[in-house]
Amino acid sequence: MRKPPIHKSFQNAFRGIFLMMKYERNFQFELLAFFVNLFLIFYLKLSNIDTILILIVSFGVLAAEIFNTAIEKICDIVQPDFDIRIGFIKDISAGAVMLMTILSVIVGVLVYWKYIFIS
Ligand SMILES: Nc1ncnc2c1ncn2[C@@H]1O[C@H](COP(=O)(O)OP(=O)(O)OP(=O)(O)O)[C@@H](O)[C@H]1O
Repeated sequence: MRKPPIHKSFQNAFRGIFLMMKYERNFQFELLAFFVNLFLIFYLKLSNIDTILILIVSFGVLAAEIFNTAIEKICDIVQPDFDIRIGFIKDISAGAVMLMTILSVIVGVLVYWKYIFIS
């Protein structure tokens, strides 16, 4: 199959993000958290290194959610009926999102703590 032109690949990728925003509730919440973080970055005037830390974990959660959703969608196509193996795959996939979320909360508390309570 011929490779699509580069602008078409970008278009497809942004369409994927748009679909997540439109249909996936968890992603919508995580996106909201991302915008709250963006606001706090400017409002609290975070240093470059703290901004980078917050952006890494925020994008990490969003990317993990996209992979988790992709795995869930594949599972639903491969096996629409109840199957204990599908339950296992979906649970460990959700576990990856949970790990990233825990990391983002830890980083968020450690970073924002300094700006709110110390300086
Ligand atoms: N076909 C299946 N067979 C067995 N268990 C399943 C199946 N589909 C879903 N489950 C169980 O239900 C849970 C939720 O699955 P579902 O596909 O509804 O994801 P979801 O509610 O969109 O999850 P998330 O909040 O992680 O996006 C899974 O983690 C799994 O434990």
